[in-house]
Amino acid sequence: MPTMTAVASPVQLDAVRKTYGSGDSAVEALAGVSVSFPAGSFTAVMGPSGSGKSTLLHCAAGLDEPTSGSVTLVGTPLKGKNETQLTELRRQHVSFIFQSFNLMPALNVEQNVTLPTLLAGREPDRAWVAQVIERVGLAKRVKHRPGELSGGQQQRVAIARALASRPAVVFADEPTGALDTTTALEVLTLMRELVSEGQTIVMVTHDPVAASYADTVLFLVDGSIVTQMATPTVEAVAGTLADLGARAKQARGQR
Ligand SMILES: Nc1ncnc2c1ncn2[C@@H]1O[C@H](COP(=O)(O)OP(=O)(O)OP(=O)(O)O)[C@@H](O)[C@H]1O
Repeated sequence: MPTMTAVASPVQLDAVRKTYGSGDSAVEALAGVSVSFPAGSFTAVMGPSGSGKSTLLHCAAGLDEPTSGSVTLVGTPLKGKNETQLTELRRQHVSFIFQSFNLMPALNVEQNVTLPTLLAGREPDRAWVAQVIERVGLAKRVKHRPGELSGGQQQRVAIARALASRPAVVFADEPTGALDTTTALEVLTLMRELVSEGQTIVMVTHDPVAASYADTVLFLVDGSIVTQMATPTVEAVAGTLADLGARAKQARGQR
């Protein structure tokens, strides 16, 4: 199930800074981040609480405007776009998956998957919708409501909903955070397969096991990417996190 948008890197950040507030209360959430997420790659973003992971995701997705630096989404610089233009770009190119699934309880699987398209005022491509529901293994559950599904199945609905618009990139925020270990691994395996089929995924996670499914792990500390790891293993990711934690503790002690 390949993505429709063929660009070398659907998302690129150049020297992105994001400061919240001003004066004494200013917080630098991103301190000059440059990174590109290649098409068909799976990137995990890790780092301590407050290190800027969500801000990175929000800036990359055009949900939040950088204080300086630039974000390019599918070849289009976001700088200078108004809210309507940004909304349209997001609808065309970006989807999200959240820890809490965010499904509508009164709607069945098919209706949940088509809802964003309908809300955008478009007619869903029914054949494609059937294909994505089949792809996530829910063909026999199309008329079920979320309450009749397991947590893993609900997250599969959210994944199908994310794929329905043929996004260039899927941003996932702790997608396995609410799932038990076995179900989490099934969802990660599905995400990995989608990447092999051409989907680009960027995932924020605290879990070294989840991160080990990615091609690359970015480690953020205080708004900067301090290191990257290719072909990560659970042990290597956990080791790097422990090192970064120890360094942060030492730095706090010196202040
Ligand atoms: N809207 C906001 N207003 C003010 N400060 C903010 C805002 N959003 C984030 N911050 C601050 O920016 C920094 C980075 O926050 P961010 O949420 O990106 O971190 P995170 O790594 O995603 O954290 P967590 O793992 O806890 O979700 C933090 O110091 C946070 O308090």
